[in-house]
Amino acid sequence: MSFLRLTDVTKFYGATRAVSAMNLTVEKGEFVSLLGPSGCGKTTTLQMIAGFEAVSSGRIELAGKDITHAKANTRGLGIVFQTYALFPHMTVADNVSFGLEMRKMPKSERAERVKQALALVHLEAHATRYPRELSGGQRQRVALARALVIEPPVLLLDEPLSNLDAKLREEMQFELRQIQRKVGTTTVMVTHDQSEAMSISDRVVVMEGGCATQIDHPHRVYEHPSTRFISTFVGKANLLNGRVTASGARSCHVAVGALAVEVDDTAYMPGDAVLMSVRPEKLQLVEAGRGRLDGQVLERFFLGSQWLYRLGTPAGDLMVLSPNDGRDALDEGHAAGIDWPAHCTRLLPADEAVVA
Ligand SMILES: Nc1ncnc2c1ncn2[C@@H]1O[C@H](COP(=O)(O)OP(=O)(O)OP(=O)(O)O)[C@@H](O)[C@H]1O
Repeated sequence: MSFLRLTDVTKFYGATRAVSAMNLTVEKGEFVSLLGPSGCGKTTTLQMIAGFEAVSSGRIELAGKDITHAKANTRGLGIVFQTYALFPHMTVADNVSFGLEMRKMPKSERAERVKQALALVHLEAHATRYPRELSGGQRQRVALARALVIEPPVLLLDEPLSNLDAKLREEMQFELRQIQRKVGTTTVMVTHDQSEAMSISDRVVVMEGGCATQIDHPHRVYEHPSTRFISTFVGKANLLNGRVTASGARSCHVAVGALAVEVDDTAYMPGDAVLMSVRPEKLQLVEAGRGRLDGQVLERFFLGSQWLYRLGTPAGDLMVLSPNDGRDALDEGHAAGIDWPAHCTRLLPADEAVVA
């Protein structure tokens, strides 16, 4: 039985439908991220789980109990927001202890629990400092300790790392995941950062316009995006317009201009218009005449560990990510062949509305 369950959860703000019939189950100990662009309903979903926003319709269950209309303070969930929201006049230890005091825990027990929580986020040495004496990353770790110290059944994180600079953010992603694994707290995190969602989560919920359009493991979302939007929001994709020319029991044939490609997909019929999608890192540059397509380097960008090329081809422009193997890159104007493994081609319906 799932630990947290949302069934047809919908939220209207006046006439605006912020969340539309959201169905989600989260297992005990799982780390699930709500990922999507600004305004897609991520925070509203989290606020409804927290009990800060009332649901317009639908049902929320926690450990088999209906909590749809339960007050926020009776749900006992741990919450960490983008802004640390620490009490500035309290020390780190007092900030972490606050929730335990509210729960009337005896002082001796409280001290031990605070010590453990601070050890978890590696801040034992900073217990007597004030928030202003900490870095952004340290403050966010205090906020995390404060949420975890009450041993909540579910930890809710709303963009917890977005105030941090890129390097610290990356470090904290790793740390957050380690801490969550260690404690085993069921966690739901909101983020608009696809790499953050992919690197931390067991499963990702991709949201578009209030709807959950794909719920799956990060690798699956990346390799098998269910919509055109997801294929470009989660990673980069080359999208080429094509038409199915034949379909069989295991694969179909697609024509993209003069290019004919066999794709392991049986969802389409001959005549269907499709978008053929291939990730830039799946494309390889080979000698002209030896690939599926020939093209010419139009632009190249040095990314450190990789080169990003834009090639003009008869089927359209293609982005190619090549590992930087230390040799010179191809010059602009250079003719090259482009190849990719058959299993890396994906098809999406061509007539699907583009979600910005
Ligand atoms: N209190 C509110 N009153 C009216 N409309 C709201 C309210 N809160 C959110 N909305 C609207 O609901 C929709 C979803 O908002 P929500 O904050 O859940 O999106 P989000 O995906 O979390 O976006 P962001 O990443 O920008 O925080 C938006 O259209 C937003 O304008």
